[in-house]
Amino acid sequence: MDVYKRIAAGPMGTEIHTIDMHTSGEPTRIVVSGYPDLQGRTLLQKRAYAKDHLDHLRTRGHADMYGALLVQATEMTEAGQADIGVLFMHNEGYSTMCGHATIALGRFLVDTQDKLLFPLREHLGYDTEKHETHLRLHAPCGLVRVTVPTIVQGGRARSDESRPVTFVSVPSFVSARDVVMNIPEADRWTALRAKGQTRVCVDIAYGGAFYAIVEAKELGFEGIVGFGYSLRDMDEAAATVKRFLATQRALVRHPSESDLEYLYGVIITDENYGHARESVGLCFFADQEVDRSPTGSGVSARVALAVATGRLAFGETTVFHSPVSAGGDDGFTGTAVEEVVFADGRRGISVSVGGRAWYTGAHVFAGEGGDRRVAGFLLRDCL
Ligand SMILES: O=C(O)[C@H]1NCC[C@@H]1O
Repeated sequence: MDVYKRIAAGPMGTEIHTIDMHTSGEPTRIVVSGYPDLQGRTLLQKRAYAKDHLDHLRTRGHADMYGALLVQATEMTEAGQADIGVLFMHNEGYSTMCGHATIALGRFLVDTQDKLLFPLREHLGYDTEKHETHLRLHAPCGLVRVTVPTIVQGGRARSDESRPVTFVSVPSFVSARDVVMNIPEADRWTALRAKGQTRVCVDIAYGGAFYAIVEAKELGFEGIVGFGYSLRDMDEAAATVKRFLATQRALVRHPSESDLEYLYGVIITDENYGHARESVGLCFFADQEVDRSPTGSGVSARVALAVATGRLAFGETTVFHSPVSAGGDDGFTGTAVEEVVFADGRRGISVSVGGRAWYTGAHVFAGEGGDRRVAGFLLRDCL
């Protein structure tokens, strides 16, 4: 303890305090204090500032970490439309939406609403009949409505970990159907070559971020869980698909915001997993980070795709698993709740996503001026 006090009191610059949680196995490191102010008026401007001026702090996380940075003042909180803003961080940069972190943040914000260093814009709405708190989160993709099961004891509210947190993000939509890629021989991965396949067909859908969604069989795999493939096998396939699609901007058109137009991840799916309303997926996002959770924003996108292809009706719920949650009770639920029409005439779908998150710890980050590794480092496959 003495050592801890000495370090914490030492010449380390500002400490950064975080609370760590996981959602179906995927971590969220929530920054509680110590981050410098983000300049800019809008959330997207603040995101650009973090990228341009504070990226050395993001890189102190590791390649499989996921961060959430709370932002008190955004154009939506100022207008009274949101209670708080958030930026999401991963191994490559700053994403536009994150479902697993939203689920974790729902619990965290209810539990700390009276203890945060800055006040939430509005008092969170508490439904006394349903015992749940309603929270409006301003994410880079837009407004995300979060419902957090809540217990009130002795006048204090705390999140009820025994019930799932749900959220409805910005409307999801299918951006491109049946995109066929001919894979040149030199780029074919082991499973595709083994099956003698040369073409791959993918769909692209948006759930706050754009995902290529592709059935495991299209990539030469029998399925995802229980077939003996390694993550490396699937990573090779997903990375190739992403590389091929990355240049095709026309496939990722957002109705109003060009800043959101990029392919964030590739989700390999097995729709034959489990019972009729259950499936498993493996998401590679950002710089081939693997999502251990069933990917909340991916679930939003997949529900829009399932409705578009007639596999799912409004109001029907599917349980989406990751390889970590498969066989367990912590898959995410996804339900199409409403159809919306965008300004450009395209149709979108509001999707309710549910899942559970847990606290795992707290961290204090410090750094010494003379340490040339203070901004972290990334060791990948090049030595
Ligand atoms: O749940 C999600 O939406 C996120 N999980 C990691 C990748 C996505 O941002």
